[in-house]
Amino acid sequence: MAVLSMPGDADSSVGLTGRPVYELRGVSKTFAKRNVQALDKVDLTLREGTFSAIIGPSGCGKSTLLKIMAGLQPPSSGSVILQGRPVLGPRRDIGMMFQQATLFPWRTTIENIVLPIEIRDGKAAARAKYDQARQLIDLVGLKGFETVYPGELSGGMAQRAAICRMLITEPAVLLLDEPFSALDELSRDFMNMELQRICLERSATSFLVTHSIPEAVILSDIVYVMSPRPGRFVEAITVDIPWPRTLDMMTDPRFGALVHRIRGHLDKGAFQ
Ligand SMILES: Nc1ncnc2c1ncn2[C@@H]1O[C@H](COP(=O)(O)OP(=O)(O)OP(=O)(O)O)[C@@H](O)[C@H]1O
Repeated sequence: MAVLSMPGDADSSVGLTGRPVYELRGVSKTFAKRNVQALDKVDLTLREGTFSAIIGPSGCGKSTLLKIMAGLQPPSSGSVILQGRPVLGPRRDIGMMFQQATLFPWRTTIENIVLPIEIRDGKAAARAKYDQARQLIDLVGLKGFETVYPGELSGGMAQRAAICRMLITEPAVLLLDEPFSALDELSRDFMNMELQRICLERSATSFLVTHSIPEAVILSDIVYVMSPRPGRFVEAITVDIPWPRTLDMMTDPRFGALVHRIRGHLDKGAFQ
């Protein structure tokens, strides 16, 4: 059975093992200029090696939460702790991926992948990472495309390169903002399974923003359902389907029950 946590539970991940990596307490965000309250007292604990997803209606504050976790925006109140230290700005131990791969068209695949190292530590340090970049290229199935320019990559291949670029800095956590939503359905399913494989291989701690209920369920240990703005968690649902997951598990009655449960929030007005 799925484990259901009530709103206000400060640590919905208690059923999972692993030390807490991210700890958010009472995170609220108001955009003063437009007087918009985006988030209302969000509590969240992400445990090492777990995959969590957040799902909610458009405009409920999902991306705002991710930006606050990434240190790209400050919360109006509350605290964000990563690996025991407050997040006060962008950090090396945070990896991010967005809907668009945003590769530089004048750099080859491998040059794009080592770019974060080049920006951080200079050209020599980036060159020293080429072997590691090649290993990542193998990991994501891009072997043979090291010296190709982004214009010659498909959308899925570009996102694979973006995964490598995220992993090259060896982040402690992966923050994923709808990374495959621009892809067609088949490619998206395939990339989600690839993402799962990579996360399992690296025991990554990951947090995904998505609009897709099946995607959230098939990838996650826990799915957080968010209310309409101002966003707060209305339920945290533990997905007890065994790992590794496969696409045919979507026909499992347990999968259907979880999708139904999340969709129920939609009907009740959590998604408006
Ligand atoms: N920089 C900003 N200034 C003012 N308001 C903002 C800013 N960023 C976001 N907002 C507002 O905060 C609310 C939450 O936005 P956010 O992008 O976090 O939602 P979301 O859940 O990610 O939406 P979607 O699912 O459509 O991507 C929205 O009402 C949005 O207009």
